[in-house]
Amino acid sequence: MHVDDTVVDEALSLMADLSLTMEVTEVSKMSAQAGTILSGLGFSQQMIDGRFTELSGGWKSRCSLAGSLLVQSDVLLLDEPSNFLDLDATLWLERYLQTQTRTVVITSHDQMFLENVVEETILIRNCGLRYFDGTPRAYEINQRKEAKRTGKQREAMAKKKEQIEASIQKGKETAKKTGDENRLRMVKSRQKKLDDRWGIEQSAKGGRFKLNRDLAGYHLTSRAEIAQDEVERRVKMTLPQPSKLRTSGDLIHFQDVAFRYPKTKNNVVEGVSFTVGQTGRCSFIGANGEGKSTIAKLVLGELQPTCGTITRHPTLKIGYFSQTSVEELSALPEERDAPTTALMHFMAYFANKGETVEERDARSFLGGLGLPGKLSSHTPVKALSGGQKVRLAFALIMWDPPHLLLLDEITTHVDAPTIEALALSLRRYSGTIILVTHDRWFNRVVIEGIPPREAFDHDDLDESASESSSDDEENVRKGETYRVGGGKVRLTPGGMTQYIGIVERRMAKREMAAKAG
Ligand SMILES: Nc1ncnc2c1ncn2[C@@H]1O[C@H](COP(=O)(O)OP(=O)(O)OP(=O)(O)O)[C@@H](O)[C@H]1O
Repeated sequence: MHVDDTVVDEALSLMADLSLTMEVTEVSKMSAQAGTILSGLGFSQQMIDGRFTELSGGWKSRCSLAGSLLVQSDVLLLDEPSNFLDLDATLWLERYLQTQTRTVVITSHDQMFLENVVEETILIRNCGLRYFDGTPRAYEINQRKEAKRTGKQREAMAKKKEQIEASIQKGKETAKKTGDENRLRMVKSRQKKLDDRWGIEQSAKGGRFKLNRDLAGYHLTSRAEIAQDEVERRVKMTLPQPSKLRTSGDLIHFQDVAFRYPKTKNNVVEGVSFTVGQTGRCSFIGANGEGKSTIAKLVLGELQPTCGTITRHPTLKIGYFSQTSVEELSALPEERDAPTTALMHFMAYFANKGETVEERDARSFLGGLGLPGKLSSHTPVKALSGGQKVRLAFALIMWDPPHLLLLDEITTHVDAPTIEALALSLRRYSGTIILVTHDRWFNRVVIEGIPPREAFDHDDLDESASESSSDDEENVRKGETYRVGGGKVRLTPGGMTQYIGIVERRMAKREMAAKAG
């Protein structure tokens, strides 16, 4: 077939034009998308236009997260995406991921984030994968319900077995005494039945258990043992309580405080006034870089106000967990032959202060804070997980329980069981607590006094089998939440929920402005 060269040329040129137009459209579309993602993750226009190399470590991590979100892929893999994000950016990311039609696979310790984003859970346990159709929280609740159900079944069956065995024994004795062969045969057959067929009577659905239907695999007996599924062990923390201050008066009072770092132009915060009483508690929440840690350092006395006054109770003892407490533990000097364990570090820490701590007391104290047995005496500090290092850093603060616990982002990089244990124990701490946090659930439970199972964004799961419901509500105190932003510190009576509302309205406004622009 003859094809006219001019037609071919025209077609080629048309194709080239089209692909060029498409590329330009794609590129401009991508750059608009990149702008949306970056600003959603908290980048200002100045940062978006600035050099990547001039960004701090945290912002570089945010930028690579933005890059991963931007790439059009079938599967999006995210490893601890909320670790470097403040609450504002986390909320944006949650909403972004909810709109994704591609498969998203996430590893995260942030229970609330997972609760709001995922639909299915894959658990890694005993070197295997286990699949669950629901969120990790739903899985946990399900497991506890199941454990409760099988526990009851086990108890009932053990009782029944005991009764049958007793009656068999009695039957045997009577048959032997009377020489009744028939009776002896009957008793033996009962014993055989007991040996062969003992096991589950009720299926998970409540009906009669059938081995070939309710349990997979090959079995030697016609019934199955009631399997007690392994429920993830809760970390338990028992906090010592501080002594009462001998004199009355507030612990901390800020009056019109302003602070500016040396050689900088603007105040980080100004007009800050608040009071924390002897049994009070409060938190400071807000986006990164707004001045929360600065306020913590002003409370501690590490920084002095540029203007205004800060008054502290004269005999106040403060226990301070800073954002670098865990890094300091990771940076302990290496000792090849005898690596430092939590127990060794704990004892050496107080020995350096001239205080002798008996090994027995140290072991039991560390055990009470979630570092039991060999975990404290044999595992090198460097090999402890992030959550375990937090437990050690916290133990150093709690040995001599302070009147005021000042905790700056204690939940970052921490596993969910440690966060839960911390929250439950802090809830009942009789001393004062000042918290800096991005963690919604933690703030609600520790500061706002909301019961743990009601502190999620959505409370639509039936947690009647959850142990945390046994929390003693009478001793729980409620405190104030302050939001820090734009140089101001504002009381936020509605706590985290009010703050989330403010952030959401801000996001909506930004999106509308971006659309209009
Ligand atoms: N030593 C310093 N010198 C100058 N500026 C500082 C210094 N330390 C902090 N800043 C600046 O002060 C502001 C407030 O910092 P701060 O650490 O208090 O914020 P933050 O709200 O705690 O942030 P994050 O949530 O990231 O911990 C930031 O802009 C920070 O860059």
